[in-house]
Amino acid sequence: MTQYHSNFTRLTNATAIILAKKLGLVDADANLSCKEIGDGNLNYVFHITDTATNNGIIIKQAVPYAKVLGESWPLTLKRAAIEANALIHFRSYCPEFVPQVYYSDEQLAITVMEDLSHLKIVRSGLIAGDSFPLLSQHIGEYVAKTSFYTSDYHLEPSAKKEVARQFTNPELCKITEVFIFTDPFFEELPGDFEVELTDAAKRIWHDQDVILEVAKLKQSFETEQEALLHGDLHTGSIFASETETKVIDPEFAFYGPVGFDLGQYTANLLFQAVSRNGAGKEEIFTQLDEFWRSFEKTYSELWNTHNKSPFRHVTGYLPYLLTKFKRDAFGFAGCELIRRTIGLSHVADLNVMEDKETKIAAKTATLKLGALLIKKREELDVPAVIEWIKQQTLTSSSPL
Ligand SMILES: Nc1ncnc2c1ncn2[C@@H]1O[C@H](COP(=O)(O)OP(=O)(O)O)[C@@H](O)[C@H]1O
Ligand SMILES: CSC[C@H]1O[C@H](OP(=O)(O)O)[C@H](O)[C@@H]1O
Repeated sequence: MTQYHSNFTRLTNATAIILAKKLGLVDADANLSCKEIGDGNLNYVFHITDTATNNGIIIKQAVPYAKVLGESWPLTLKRAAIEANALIHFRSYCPEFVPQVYYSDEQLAITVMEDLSHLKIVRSGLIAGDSFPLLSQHIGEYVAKTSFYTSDYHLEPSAKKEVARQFTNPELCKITEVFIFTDPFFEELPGDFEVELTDAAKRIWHDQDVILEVAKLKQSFETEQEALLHGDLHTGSIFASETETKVIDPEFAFYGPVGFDLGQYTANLLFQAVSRNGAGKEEIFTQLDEFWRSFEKTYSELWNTHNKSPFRHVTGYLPYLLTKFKRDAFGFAGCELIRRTIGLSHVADLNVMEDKETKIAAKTATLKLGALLIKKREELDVPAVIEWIKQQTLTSSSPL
């Protein structure tokens, strides 16, 4: 075992089992197996299973650096406590969409939680062609509930500021500021893309309208404190089946602009919309439509029934906010599309495409769509985005 801090010890499969027994979370006499299944960029995830019953628990452990970057990028262990607290917070507002936390320990940087192995990670499921008919309706409800109940419209403003203080998360926010809002927009900063995308990347770096709008979006991310966000709401952070949806991995949680969560989810659906053909594409368009409908419907219902602001009845206030959320979301979605295409952290949706020409066409489309969403976020709506993708498919020399 490697020792990093006086009270921090990295778990192994064997010590994870000992810990689970010591905590009384598994039967002390059970025959247990343990496997490290972490496939994310930052942490280790131990799956402990009772071999007789197949019942399991998950122990997630942070290490004092970003797993994918190595010890050259030291990273606070506090992210584990932020994640555990965020799961508990979000579950208090929508238990149907958030796993249960059984135990957490800030020193060991662990969160012990409900095993969701009966569900599938949505990104892998969508790539495999699985269908999740309730997914976007559920995620729309999840974002509406978490963003409304943690805002000044529901919490007493000084109580909200206290929650915001608990979720101050500068090191994880810095990852987003660098990886999403900075590096992908400057030629001289780190990036990763196919040589065939060089011209498309240059068009972004040299487009001063894009760069100015990204500066505004980054400022919004850094300064607005509208609600407690998940902070990394991509399809790899969601488990689902045909009937159930659970959101995991909120270690990037912080008080920020609501449009950020909306935009991350939107962009990650758009990767699928761009990379699919025919009926598969239409399925994603339906998901996009359902997501936005569900978010706006649920948020409006909460506004009308649970709003404590003295301004809640002012005509035009709710439509003003919904328009702002959409505008911000489209801008943030544009940044996510671009960073996952030419930045350091890619998505499998595009990278698994086997035919090189088709892959480059798809990636060129995500770059163009990203720039469009950033620059035209005021005037675009979901049908216009869908129409743009359809037109792109018609005019592109290779199918997208
Ligand atoms: N509650 C859970 N139940 C089952 N598997 C899980 C659970 N949480 C995480 N995992 C598995 O571990 C992987 C990585 O978890 P994640 O929280 O995304 O880690 P990271 O913070 O490193 O991104 C997930 O893709 C999933 O396969
Ligand atoms: C070096 S971190 C890059 C990237 O990874 C995070 O995702 P995840 O924790 O789900 O693997 C996050 O999106 C960061 O921007």
